[in-house]
Amino acid sequence: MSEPATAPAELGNDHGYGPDIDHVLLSEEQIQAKIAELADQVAGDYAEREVLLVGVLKGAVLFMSDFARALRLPTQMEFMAVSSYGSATSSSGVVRILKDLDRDISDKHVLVIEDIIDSGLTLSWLLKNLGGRRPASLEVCALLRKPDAVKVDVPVRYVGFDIPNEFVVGYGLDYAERYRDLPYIATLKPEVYSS
Ligand SMILES: O=P(O)(O)OC[C@H]1O[C@H](OP(=O)(O)OP(=O)(O)O)[C@H](O)[C@@H]1O
Ligand code: HPA
Ligand SMILES: [Mg+2]
Repeated sequence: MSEPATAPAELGNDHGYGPDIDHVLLSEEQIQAKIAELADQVAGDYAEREVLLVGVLKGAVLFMSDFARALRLPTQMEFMAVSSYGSATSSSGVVRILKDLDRDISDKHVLVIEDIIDSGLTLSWLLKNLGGRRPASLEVCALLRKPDAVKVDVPVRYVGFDIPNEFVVGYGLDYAERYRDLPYIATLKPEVYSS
């Protein structure tokens, strides 16, 4: 990467991760502006319906909380925790439920909130699983998508950014459970993966 190694001050606090950051893909400002745009779109589409946001833990936790506040509609929130990456940078292809929803979603208008669609395996599995619970409607809002990595086609109504096929961290996304707390989305220096 030819970009500067340290994040400029306007990108926000690097939480001490600065030396590990290779390249900032999306600044805090870009992310927040996109969330406002997505929220406006969703608010228009769901004006007549009460929406139940289903956040996919842990990656979507920051997006879910900013998105729910930007939506300005009465919403309910549920969370499901699934994991397919562990501490690897490619999907194991095996999706495990670590925490299920706390309640029935039948007859609810469910909007799944995901941080990223990479191979699409997690979401494809999740949509089948949630679809079987007979919601009144089921749509997806994902902040990021990697079009060049998608292995299975998943119907996604709302997408924030299409990004290149590189492993990214920050704004909820981790590598080996680190970097979720960064306010922006970035790539890591190659040596971080070998240490
Ligand atoms: O499209 P895919 O290739 O399936 O990848 C996307 C999923 O992978 C990540 O979750 P992860 O398994 O890392 O769990 P986490 O959110 O707890 O980090 C991410 O948060 C998505 O849920
Ligand atoms: O690029 C990524 N970064 C972090 N977690 C992920 N899970 C799927 N793709 C990614
Ligand atoms: Mg992860």
